[in-house]
Amino acid sequence: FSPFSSKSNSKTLHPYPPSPKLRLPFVGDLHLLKLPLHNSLIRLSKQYGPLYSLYFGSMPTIVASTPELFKLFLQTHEASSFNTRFQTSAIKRLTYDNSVTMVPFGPYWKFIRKVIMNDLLNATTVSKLRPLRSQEIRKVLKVLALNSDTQQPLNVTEEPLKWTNGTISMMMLGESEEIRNIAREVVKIFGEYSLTDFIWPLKKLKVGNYEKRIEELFNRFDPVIEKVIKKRQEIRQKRKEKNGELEKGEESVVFLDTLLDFAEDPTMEIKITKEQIKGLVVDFFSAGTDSTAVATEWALAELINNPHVLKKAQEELNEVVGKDRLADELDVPNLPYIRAIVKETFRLHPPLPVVKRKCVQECVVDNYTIPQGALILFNVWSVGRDPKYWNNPSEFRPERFLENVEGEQGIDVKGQHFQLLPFGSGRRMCPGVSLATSGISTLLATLIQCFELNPVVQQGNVLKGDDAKVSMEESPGLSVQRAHNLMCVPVARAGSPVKLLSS
Ligand code: HEM
Repeated sequence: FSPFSSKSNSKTLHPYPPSPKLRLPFVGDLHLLKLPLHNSLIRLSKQYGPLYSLYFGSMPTIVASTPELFKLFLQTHEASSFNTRFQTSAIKRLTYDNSVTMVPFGPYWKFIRKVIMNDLLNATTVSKLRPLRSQEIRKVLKVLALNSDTQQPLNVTEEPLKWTNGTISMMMLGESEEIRNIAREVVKIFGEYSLTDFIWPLKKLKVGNYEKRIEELFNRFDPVIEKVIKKRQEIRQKRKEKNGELEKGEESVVFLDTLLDFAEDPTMEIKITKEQIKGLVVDFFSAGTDSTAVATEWALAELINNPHVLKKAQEELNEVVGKDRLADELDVPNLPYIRAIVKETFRLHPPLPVVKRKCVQECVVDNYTIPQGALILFNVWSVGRDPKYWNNPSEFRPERFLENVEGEQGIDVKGQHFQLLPFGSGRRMCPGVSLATSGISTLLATLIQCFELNPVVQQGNVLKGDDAKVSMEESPGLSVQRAHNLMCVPVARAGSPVKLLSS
């Protein structure tokens, strides 16, 4: 069993990063790891330093745990060596082998990334679809209002998930009914499968019948997305007959319209196929729904546990928006404290705690050889809580991003500040960063305006005042979700715009 068996020219000059001595056949170093993964990686970095190597089964794996290293991998050497990810077979099948998140750095990725940035998630298109997003936010508020009326406990964990699913669905396809449930199943199996895929030998054994389940899900998903596309084509046909006029009730052109236009356009540099369109639909669901929902739930939990932060947020909203209307996406630029709450949530609870890339060409980083084919893990979670980079890192203190005292002011999540990388960095950084951050800020702003959330413990008791604290335990999955459902009784705030929801 030879460690890092790639034929290296530079390894004589530059060793591989340090690694545990005892490596087991087949499992490699997997016996040293437990979920949540980021915690095990922190433990090992105390022993082997900020850059070390492991074997995940037979896959060489490099772990980086400082902002300086993140910069070397994702800025200095990204273009030559670290511009790709690993493809899992669930993602391969369910994205019709066309996942933008997983395809290698090549002509198709460049083309589809340009479509995403210039035609789908560009400011003008996203802004035109604002009414669709507002509608989805109102749906969440209405559920809370109903429970506030009846004083029944609500599983708040479910609401952000329904919201992100509905929002992505509406923006992408112009409808959400057909696809809603099946899209959630697809996102779920991606999460599950990546776990098995990670534990490399299990993949070979096809543990848990995954391949069969993926095929079964594919066979149910495909007719649904086909039907949605067909329906859209009919709408477009009618629109053409009316010289481009939108149907009554149609807010705007949705992403699927743009993609179908491109499919028919003979002048496009690459002719986008129906399979590629379907792949992109799945990509947006899988990349954009759970991550955004999980971050929103963490923010709500932090607000419950930090009433002084909630109070300041309420004051900001009173001052900027007032009580006579609901906050809107357009208010977000004027709500610095709410935006700081969102950043602080991403610092402590990045939904993807360990960002992954693949080394496509051997490279020397920080005087160590990184072999071709290695999986690279960036422990974003640990850097967000490292006292070397943050003052009082375990405190939830949004003010750190606003006050000019600690060198933390102005740090943002857009991939330029390597101590805060919830959306990654570089060429393959998340293209949904603005959509996600502004969406979370808007939903939080409206929820804070309208409701107080009183947590409910298992026995059904409602907690109030100083006792109103919720557990911040993390679930042992690959994405960092809260371990327990957030059960709360929402209470409508006196004089708040909650009254407008019935209109
Ligand atoms: C809180 C919400 C979100 C988080 C935390 C998040 C995080 C990430 C991260 C860490 C990456 C990998 C970046 C890297 O390798 O440097 C990524 C990639 C990606 N994300 Fe997001 N994301 C979120 C929301 C969204 C949304 C709303 C969309 C789309 C509507 C989206 C679409 C994508 C896509 C397409 C990629 C792959 C980009 C590529 O490979 O070129 N994400 N995201």
